[in-house]
Formats: sequence, structure tokens, C-alpha cells
Amino acid sequence: MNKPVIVALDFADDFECINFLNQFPKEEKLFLKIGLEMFCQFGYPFVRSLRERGYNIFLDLKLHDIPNTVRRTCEMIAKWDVQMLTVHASGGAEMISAAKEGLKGSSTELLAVTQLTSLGQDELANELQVPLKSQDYVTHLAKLAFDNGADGVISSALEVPMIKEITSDEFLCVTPGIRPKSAQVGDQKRVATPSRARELGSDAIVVGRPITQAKDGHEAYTNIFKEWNK
Ligand SMILES: O=C(O)c1cc(=O)[nH]c(=O)n1[C@@H]1O[C@H](COP(=O)(O)O)[C@@H](O)[C@H]1O
Repeated sequence: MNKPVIVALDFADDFECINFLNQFPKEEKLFLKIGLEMFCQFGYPFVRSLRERGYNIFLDLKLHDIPNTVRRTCEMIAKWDVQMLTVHASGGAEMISAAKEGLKGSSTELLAVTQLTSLGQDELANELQVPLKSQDYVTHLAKLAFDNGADGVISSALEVPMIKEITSDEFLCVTPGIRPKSAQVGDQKRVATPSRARELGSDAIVVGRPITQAKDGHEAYTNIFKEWNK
């Protein structure tokens, strides 16, 4: 079965976003990521309207707060019928399990963000003063998420084999920081091509600008999809 390319909808306005989506044939069942930029502007009505159009939704809110606040927020999101939701793994064990508890009764999968793909070893050591190798930090956070009920993690594709090894094959590894060979890397640090992500065992890839800012978004999506599912 084909694995999803999740398209990150980081648009400044909803008109631009709908124009982008209208390039795709109706039968193309896209998996869309709504992140902070669009959610802060358009909120739940935007999420609902995309669900009503039949898209799968990854709601990327990267929650990071005290357990009680996160639980109550997740209880609300549980009613929204979205397929995936993110919290930061660094919120800790109690926060991750509170998020999972809040989602109880829904089919929303809880994904914990490990180390952002925009952070490399230098930032980890010098800015954040984390005395671990990036790979070890990512796998440590992944194990914390696994042990506390998350359904999977967000990491770069590069760490997927190590994460699967210390958790389980079924533990989802959803990987942004995806760049086809010809694309600009931009602010991402830990990157992989779609085919490399496949070889490393990612369960889904998240791609934004290489698709949303391409001249022909549908063509860019199709090429990435083919490379990913080869
Ligand atoms: O949680 C995420 O989705 C996420 C985590 C992470 O570590 N790195 C990361 O890039 N993302 C998101 O993935 C998308 C990547 O977009 P592009 O860099 O444009 O492909 C953005 O919407 C980011 O918010």
C-alpha cells in the first residue's frame, strides 16, 4: 500500500491555499497538515471545511504546556475528527500521557515532536546546552513518547532506524525535512530525499515548500509521491 506524502499547508491566506488545492483532481485524496500559521488565522472552521471536503488532516499544533492544560485541549480536539495531532515530546512523560488521555475515544493519532529538523548538532549543544549527540537525544525523546502512550513521533528520516529499534516497528515515524535533490534546503538542517526516507523506513513524509511553492504544485507532488512510493 502507498504511504502518504503529507502536504504542509503553510499559506498566508486561505484563498491562496484553496487555489493550490484546486489544482488537484477530486479523486486525489490528499493528506494535509494544518500548522500554526494557518490555524492561528483561520482556526477550527478551516479544519472542519477541509475535513468536509474529504481530506485527511494532520493538525500540527505542537502542544507544549502543563499536563492539565494539554489534556483539556486534547479533549476538545478529540471531537474534531482529525487523523493526527502533535505535542512536543520535551513536555515530558506526564504531559504526553495527559495528551493521550485527552484524545481517548477518538481515532486521532498522537505524535510527539522530538528534535525539530531545523536544529542540528551545533544548535543542540551550543544554544540548548543539551549534552547529547543529536541522534541520542532524538531516540531518548522517542522512547519517552513510546513509553507514555504516543502513537508515533516526528523526527528527521535519518533517525528512523534507531527509533524503530528501541520502540517498535508499528511506532509511527513521520518525517519532515524532506528535500528532493533539486530543492533548496532553506531553514531545515536534518534533511533527506523522498527515496532516502523510504529506504530508512519512514511511515509518512511531510513536505511543504517543495510542493506549495513549486510552479506546478500538482506535478511537484506527483514526482515526490512517485519517488517516495517507488
Ligand atoms: O511537526 C512538524 O510537522 C515539523 C517538525 C519538524 O521537526 N520539522 C518540520 O519542518 N515540521 C513541519 O514540517 C513542515 C516542513 O515544511 P517544508 O520545510 O516547507 O517542507 C513545516 O510545516 C514544519 O512546521
